[in-house]
Amino acid sequence: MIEVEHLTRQYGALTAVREVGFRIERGEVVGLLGPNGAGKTTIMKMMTGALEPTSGTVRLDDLVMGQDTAAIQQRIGYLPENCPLWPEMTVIDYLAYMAELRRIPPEQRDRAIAKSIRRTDLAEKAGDRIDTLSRGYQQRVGVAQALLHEPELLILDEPTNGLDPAQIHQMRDLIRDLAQDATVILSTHVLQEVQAVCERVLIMRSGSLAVDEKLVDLTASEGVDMVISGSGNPAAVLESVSGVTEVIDRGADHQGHRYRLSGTDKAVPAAVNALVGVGFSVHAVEPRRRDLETLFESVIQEASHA
Ligand SMILES: Nc1ncnc2c1ncn2[C@@H]1O[C@H](COP(=O)(O)OP(=O)(O)OP(=O)(O)O)[C@@H](O)[C@H]1O
Repeated sequence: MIEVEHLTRQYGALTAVREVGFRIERGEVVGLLGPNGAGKTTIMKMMTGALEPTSGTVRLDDLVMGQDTAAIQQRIGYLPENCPLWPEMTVIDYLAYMAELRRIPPEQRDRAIAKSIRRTDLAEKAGDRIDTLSRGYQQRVGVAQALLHEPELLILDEPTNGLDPAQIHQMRDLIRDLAQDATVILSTHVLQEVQAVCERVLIMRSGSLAVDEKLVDLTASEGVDMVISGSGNPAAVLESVSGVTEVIDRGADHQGHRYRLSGTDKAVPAAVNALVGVGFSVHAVEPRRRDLETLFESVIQEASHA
């Protein structure tokens, strides 16, 4: 649905985004992750037509950014980083102004504004001046303006930046709600954010796309750790169990000896039975999963050693 190919942006001698490509299908919720300066905002600006790429393309279905920019922008809602709001305007006046800028026909504006206010839960603040609102409410006003024209694709640049934990929680609920009928791409450097709302993660490293994977695959099982005590050679017992594909000695701890086991689902109970059957004790069976934090750190470290 939205596809970027060989997207590159230079600022003078600096290549902020280098040859980035990905395709996002309708209905996906995708997290764009990366440390400060990795190129997230630059990509988002190019995806919304706010910034011209040095080279590469952005396509929405069969529309091409640069040729069909206005038509693409009609289908995209964008919350920029530090969304510029008019502090002296009331929420409702600001949304009316944005509806006009968005060229929503006058007869549809009231309905569009009311719907945006309802979806972002801003009704009780609608008559308040923007500069009197808390950061969380101001961020919701930013989201409300992005929703006015009912876009099918929402691009949210750091939607929870600067919010307190309660406001972050509310924003995540709002994003989940919006994702029910729109494709959502959000940038963040908060890993919990991605885990809480996204199905897929793109990790940027120094301007390049380092990882593009579904969250379920990223956090795939890495087997099971078993803590075993008793005399003899538990590794030999484990290796003889049907369905076990790999046994790694992880060393001893205070409870016993730790082995990492890979294999089929049935291999684990079979291994426990086999061990107990020959007199070993099994103190713990702990599923091992790759976690996003470890992956993210290893990606960033590779960058700093590159
Ligand atoms: N207008 C500009 N002129 C020159 N350099 C820029 C400009 N905008 C961004 N950069 C540089 O491009 C690189 C990528 O910046 P970008 O804002 O896209 O990163 P980011 O991943 O969004 O970072 P953050 O998490 O800090 O928002 C950085 O080195 C930044 O300093």
